[in-house]
Amino acid sequence: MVHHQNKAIREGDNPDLTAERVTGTFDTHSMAAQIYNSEAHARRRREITEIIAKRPELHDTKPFPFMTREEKILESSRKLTLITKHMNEIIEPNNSNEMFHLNNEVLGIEGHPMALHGIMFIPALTAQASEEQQKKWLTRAINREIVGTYAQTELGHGTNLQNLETTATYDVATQEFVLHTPTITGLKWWPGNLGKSSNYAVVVALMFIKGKNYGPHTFMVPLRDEKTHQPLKGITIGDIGPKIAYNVTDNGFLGFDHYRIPRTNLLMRHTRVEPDGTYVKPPHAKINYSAMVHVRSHMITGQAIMLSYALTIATRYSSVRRQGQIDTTQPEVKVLEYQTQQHRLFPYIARAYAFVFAGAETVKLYERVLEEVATGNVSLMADLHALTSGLKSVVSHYTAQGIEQARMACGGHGYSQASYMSEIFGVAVGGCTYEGENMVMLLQLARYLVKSASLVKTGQSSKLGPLVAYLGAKSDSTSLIDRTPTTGFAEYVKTFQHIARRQTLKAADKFFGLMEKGEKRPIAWNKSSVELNRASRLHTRLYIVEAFVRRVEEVADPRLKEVLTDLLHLHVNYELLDMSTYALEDGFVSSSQLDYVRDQLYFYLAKIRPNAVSLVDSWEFSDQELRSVLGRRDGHVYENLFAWAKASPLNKTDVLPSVDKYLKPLMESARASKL
Ligand SMILES: CCCCCCCC/C=C\C/C=C/C(=O)SCCNC(=O)CCNC(=O)[C@H](O)C(C)(C)COP(=O)(O)OP(=O)(O)OC[C@H]1O[C@@H](n2cnc3c(N)ncnc32)[C@H](O)[C@@H]1OP(=O)(O)O
Ligand SMILES: Cc1cc2nc3c(=O)[nH]c(=O)nc-3n(C[C@H](O)[C@H](O)[C@H](O)COP(=O)(O)OP(=O)(O)OC[C@H]3O[C@@H](n4cnc5c(N)ncnc54)[C@H](O)[C@@H]3O)c2cc1C
Repeated sequence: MVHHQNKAIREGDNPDLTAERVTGTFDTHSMAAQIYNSEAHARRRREITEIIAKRPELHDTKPFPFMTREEKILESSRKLTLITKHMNEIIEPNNSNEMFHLNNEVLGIEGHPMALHGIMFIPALTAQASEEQQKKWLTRAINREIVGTYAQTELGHGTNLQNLETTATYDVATQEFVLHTPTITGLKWWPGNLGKSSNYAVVVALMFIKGKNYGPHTFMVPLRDEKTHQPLKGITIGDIGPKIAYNVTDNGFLGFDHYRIPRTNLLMRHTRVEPDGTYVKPPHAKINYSAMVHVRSHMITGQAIMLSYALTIATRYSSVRRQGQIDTTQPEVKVLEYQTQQHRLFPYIARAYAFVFAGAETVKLYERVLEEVATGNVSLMADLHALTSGLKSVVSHYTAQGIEQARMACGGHGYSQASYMSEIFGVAVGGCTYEGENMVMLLQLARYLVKSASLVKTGQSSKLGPLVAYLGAKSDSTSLIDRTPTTGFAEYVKTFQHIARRQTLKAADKFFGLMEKGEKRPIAWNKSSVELNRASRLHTRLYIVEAFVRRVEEVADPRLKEVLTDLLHLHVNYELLDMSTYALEDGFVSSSQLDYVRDQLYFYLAKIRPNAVSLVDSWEFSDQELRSVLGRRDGHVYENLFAWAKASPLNKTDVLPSVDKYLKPLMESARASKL
């Protein structure tokens, strides 16, 4: 038996796909260890996949696209119950990475009745509840004795938290908070799993004590009777209806009618209200935004994974789809041979790797900040907020674009739900909106960049933090790309730094200039905001390139290093071309240098071509996790598309009731009128 570098090879697979795998130059298990940050975790993912493969009760009973929303929720609840019961046989206790993989395999990306419980409810209690409160609620939440969500957004306000309408008014006499929804627009609207599943929520409401508004605070609120699951008195609650995707999750609405909770239900790890109404403020005004920062930090990896789902599907399919000829004397080629197809897919493969490496760094920083904040040190909160605001925006934007490119790369079959592309797109694109609409979050990063630009302009560059230190550095007069005998990544990084620095300083100049001309600060800010957001994007894209460079430098295995270096070359050349206006406008890069960049791009498209399938196989997604006929590991696409179509609910009978009821009479009357 031959041992191939690509571990996805099996006998009986589509030979076109096997041929791709045979050309792979690196070990896909070793690459998976890079993607998932450790050999141990990559191995555990495979073990978990194998365990699930052997347990048919954990498999989908039919393809998701053939189920109604109600069926999907029932099916998801069935599997959720099973994995809860057998969790310790499948994953290590409390291992969130393993849990994430188990969920993706068994439950899928469309959500499930306890999605928000794990992603926001438990993180909110962990970071914001006092030890006493944690003893009361956190253990029960972890044991799944209660199901919770995070209820912040309202019908009228999601972005502007200071203007939420839900109030929590302290009643000193009874030592209770009175939660109230004064208007329709004050209804909580959107929280995941609020509609039908949760019996508790961490609710964000404006806190009023003795007539004074203390702004948004977080409260632990019982919503439904623990035994009957009926809404408690004073609570109006339900599902907000079907969405573009993510429909297994029951996003909900919630209203309070003078609903009373004890004072001790205010989450009090960092903030306190004493029985007499005395307010003890937290060490940082935004400390209670931690559940949002948790998701923003982790969603970078989540988005990279969804982008990679789409790229795995499109790259495998492109290797078995033959159409047209390049050399007319030769047979039809795999569509992956077309340079346009490679140009559509490979730069996004590079981006997916770049995103997952950046995501890993972000989670590390998040964990550090979480530990520091627990001891009262809030010094890195602003840096984390700026970084995650930029990354969630840039990564979710390019993820959605990449998935759409991957769908189009699959031609007509990409439009069928058999590809699963529409669901992947629909779920991923939600990330552009949730956890802060992308424009809004880019503007949050811009505040940080403008402050940094001020330091540079006032000669205080030494005070710049490591994420923005480059803003204080001097640029070369022109880029050295193609001007040194061995153009390396350093020249590219310096070019990206130059571009981001120039845009940041220019946008800040515009903002300060408008204020000098007499505009009020918020007006000047609004008039500069497109330019400011450009700066935020360029800064974030620089960070992503640097994270990629850092990772490639760390890799020891020469085969992995070579292919990752190829991907990095592709990435830097593609990114630079994509932002070439910025590079050209001050002459930092010349058009002849851009010709070099273009040639490099085409060179690396061709160099990556033999490794394309191995690069997507390295993510090691099982067929169950991908849920795509086009993306099957074995490449047997056509017979399975036919089987899928035959299984469609519409094909259960030859003649549909709608035909009997309407079409037949319509045709009959048309025929009769002709007589
Ligand atoms: C496990 C991984 C898998 C992931 C998959 C997830 C799938 C789950 C699907 C969906 C879940 C979705 C959940 C949600 O969407 S929950 C609701 C999220 N809502 C938002 O994100 C709202 C966005 N708005 C805000 O965050 C804020 O309103 C704001 C940041 C835009 C402004 O806040 P506000 O208090 O009004 O601002 P101020 O003007 O008073 O202050 C600005 C000041 O504060 C600093 N700051 C803001 N936030 C933070 C923070 N978190 N940490 C540190 N500092 C913060 C900000 O930097 C400003 O500072 P300044 O410039 O020095 O003044
Ligand atoms: C799939 C999904 C799941 C969600 N889950 C939850 C959840 O579990 N819990 C929860 O509480 N919420 C949840 N949400 C709500 C989500 O967090 C909000 O929708 C999001 O924060 C955006 O707020 P908004 O809807 O008020 O948008 P808006 O603020 O109304 O945005 C509309 C437009 O206005 C622009 N805009 C708004 N303010 C500014 C500004 N200051 N400067 C410039 N432009 C601005 C935006 O850029 C956007 O273009 C979810 C949403 C989705 C889609």
